[in-house]
Amino acid sequence: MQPSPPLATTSLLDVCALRGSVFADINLQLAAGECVALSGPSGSGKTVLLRALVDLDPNEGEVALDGEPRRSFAPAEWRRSVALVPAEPAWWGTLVSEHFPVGCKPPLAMLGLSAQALDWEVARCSSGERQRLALLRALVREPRVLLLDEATANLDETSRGRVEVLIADFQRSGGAVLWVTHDAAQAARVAQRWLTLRDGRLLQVDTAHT
Ligand SMILES: Nc1ncnc2c1ncn2[C@@H]1O[C@H](COP(=O)(O)OP(=O)(O)OP(=O)(O)O)[C@@H](O)[C@H]1O
Repeated sequence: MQPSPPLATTSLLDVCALRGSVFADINLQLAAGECVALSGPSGSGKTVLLRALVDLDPNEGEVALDGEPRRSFAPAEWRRSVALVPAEPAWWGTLVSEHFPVGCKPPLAMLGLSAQALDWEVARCSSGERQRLALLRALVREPRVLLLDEATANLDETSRGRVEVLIADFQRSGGAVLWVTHDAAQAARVAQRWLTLRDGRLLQVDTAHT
């Protein structure tokens, strides 16, 4: 049997006719180096959409990375390449270091974190520290695409700015970002395009009237 040909694409991430429990007919392309902001009313399905993209929630449709269909990836490899940073990240070990590959040196200082942060117990970390550590945890695995679910919701302005700088660096290295945010000013700062999820459909936000 012939291997199925790659989908015709010029995008890094290509989503075609994706359907899930609270959305339908989602078509989305993310180019290398691009950041797309995603907003929408509370409960509109933004988190469910991100979880569907990493195949954690039931979904149908085509998703491809660099033209390679998602089904050709092992689930763990897909989620390493298309990394979700949830609003409330899960922690399974006692120490922060247990969540990072052995010997890796995440850029803690870039996010204003202590050089000792890997030695901390997860239980002592503030919500803002956890949010920044979860972002680093995803980045050290060198994803191609980052799906950020309100990644700065627990952060003060300084930390928020540091995260935005780090994400801009990720884009410069060729990564693509889909960034769920309720913050219109942040969407305007970080994103080249702005989409909203309403009634289960993705719409382009007309930034000229916001
Ligand atoms: N596992 C689930 N089973 C059934 N319904 C779910 C599940 N997870 C989420 N939902 C529902 O799907 C809808 C969309 O939820 P979702 O968390 O994606 O919203 P959201 O747009 O991210 O909202 P917010 O901006 O408040 O975070 C909500 O009505 C929610 O209750």
